[in-house]
Amino acid sequence: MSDIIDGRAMARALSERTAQAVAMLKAEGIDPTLAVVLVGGDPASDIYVRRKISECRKVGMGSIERRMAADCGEQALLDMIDTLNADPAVHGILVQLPLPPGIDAGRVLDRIAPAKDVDGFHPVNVGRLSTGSQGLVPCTPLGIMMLLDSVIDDYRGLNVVVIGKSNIVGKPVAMLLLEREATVTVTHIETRNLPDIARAADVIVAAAGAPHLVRGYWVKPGAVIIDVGITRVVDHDGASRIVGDCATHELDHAKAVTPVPGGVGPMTIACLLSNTVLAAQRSMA
Ligand SMILES: Nc1nc(=O)c2c([nH]1)NC[C@@H]1CN(c3ccc(C(=O)N[C@@H](CCC(=O)O)C(=O)O)cc3)C=[N+]21
Ligand SMILES: [Mg+2]
Repeated sequence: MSDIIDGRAMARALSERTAQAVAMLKAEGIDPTLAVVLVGGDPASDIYVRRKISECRKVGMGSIERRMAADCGEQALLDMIDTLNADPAVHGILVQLPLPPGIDAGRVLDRIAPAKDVDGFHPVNVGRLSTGSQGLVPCTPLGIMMLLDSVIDDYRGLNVVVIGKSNIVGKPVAMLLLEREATVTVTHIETRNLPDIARAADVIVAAAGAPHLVRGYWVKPGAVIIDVGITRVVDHDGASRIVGDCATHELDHAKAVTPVPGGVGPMTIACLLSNTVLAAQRSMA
């Protein structure tokens, strides 16, 4: 039976450390604050944004919610970001993705001050990550590394297969793993013989957004599996649930797996809070 890596427990532990750091900053007169910007009324985004705000509250962190209509126009959004950039009471800024059609996400993310870019999506932070220098690291990849660190102490020479080449997960997690001197293979929709490539992996990070893509026969005995997928499906009885990218019930021969829900997702939010504390700490220096 493989170990289940408990993302909820690890996120709770991280958030306790964040709460302590928040208290210390407050004692020094800084009230760490996250601004969350939501454009349009996508119900899934709405739920995520609420969850982020409520997690801020739990660690004693301030939050500002800015909602804009889907048709607000790109310029209004850029102006809003300029205001948040200039506000010394705001330490972190997150613009919830996806943005409605007609708004260029690249231009919006470019506008966020790199020091407040707690998602780590600004080109300056992407560049810093790829050169191994101090920036803000995207939350999901950061959370994945913490989950992996609970079962792996030396990455040197390990074969890691990352499934999915997104800017949000695949590419940045590959950078973090390279920094630890793993041998990293990033695969994508055009990759040939993916099951064979996966079978050579000591670690698989599945971030394709394809339910149950990774089957038991893709996985070598003793491999560690990180499941980043969160696809919402509706059951026969009409109930909605989320499923990951891995056929977890076929992975008893793995060393350890992350569950969905309760794995990577909670760590993503906990890392958002810890990034905001980091941004606030650096703003003092
Ligand atoms: N600018 C931006 N930054 C993001 O980090 C960002 C974003 N936009 N847009 C959407 C995605 C998605 N994302 C998740 C975060 C937490 C869970 C999470 O906590 N999931 C729980 C519960 C999931 C559920 O039940 O719906 C779990 O996996 O256990 C999921 C997904 C952050 N994203
Ligand atoms: Mg989210």
